Amino acid sequence: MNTSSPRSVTAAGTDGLNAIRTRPAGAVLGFDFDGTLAPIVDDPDAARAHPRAAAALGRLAPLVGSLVIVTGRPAALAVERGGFEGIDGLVVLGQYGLERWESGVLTEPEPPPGVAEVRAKLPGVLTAAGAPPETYVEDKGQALAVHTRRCAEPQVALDRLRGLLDALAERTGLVVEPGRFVLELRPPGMDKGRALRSFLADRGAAPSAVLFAGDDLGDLAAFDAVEELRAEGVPGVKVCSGSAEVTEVAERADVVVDGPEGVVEFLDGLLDGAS
Ligand SMILES: O=P(O)(O)OC[C@H]1O[C@H](O[C@H]2O[C@H](CO)[C@@H](O)[C@H](O)[C@H]2O)[C@H](O)[C@@H](O)[C@@H]1O
Repeated sequence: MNTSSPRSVTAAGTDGLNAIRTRPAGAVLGFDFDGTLAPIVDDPDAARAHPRAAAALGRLAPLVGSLVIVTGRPAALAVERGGFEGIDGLVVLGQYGLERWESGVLTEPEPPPGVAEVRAKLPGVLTAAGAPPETYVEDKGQALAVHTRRCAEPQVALDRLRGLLDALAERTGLVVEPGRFVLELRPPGMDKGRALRSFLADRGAAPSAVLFAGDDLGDLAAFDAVEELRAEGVPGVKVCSGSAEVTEVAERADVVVDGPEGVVEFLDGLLDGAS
């Protein structure tokens, strides 16, 4: 286990890390799943958390105020694929915050009718767009994600789909959420920033500090929330699980680590020297 203390690259991030270390019991630590706690793999169904992620979170759970995972995945799936069932007090906000999992209990809304409409129309739209046969549709119940990672030219395939998927989303009252070789059609009105703010509001007491770690464009809304909290006087840290695929998240982060392996090492060292 690497237990070296993480170093922030920004002054605000250093303040946030110091606040977490001096008052861990009031701190809220938030995490994305794919690309942050789970290494990226070609097949979305084969994704599993880093082998040391659950243990790292489990060690932090009794020491911090709250641990929350905010993911585009269905919440129960992230719990299962992460091996997170036994982590005391963990809350998982799935489908960008539409679902909440806590202590084995899942709360989720009915999907809006547009989701069923997209489910029915998507095969025809993909054919019309000339999508390569390796294009993969992940049906998440509340949303449908179109993946091109397994195509010979994933970015070209994604770009070819964008216009028709934008139009389909508009016709069905959904929005397009872009990610790492994926375009997801999902209900509007929620994002990871709103999910994090709503989690904090439900929790009641203001946190002593907040941290969010992510790797993809959908995580920038949670970074926005950390920045808003800072402006309100709550110390905060934005951690990027760095990759060559997405540069925008590193540009906005206080701390950049090397993918899920770096995230786990960061977590193992997070409270070193805590008072
Ligand atoms: O919010 P997250 O937890 O990061 O979830 C975002 C999307 O992640 C998944 O797709 C990504 O990971 C796959 C497995 O490593 C990879 O094959 C794919 O290319 C990535 O985009 C997931 O399948 C989506 O449902 C999530 O919305």
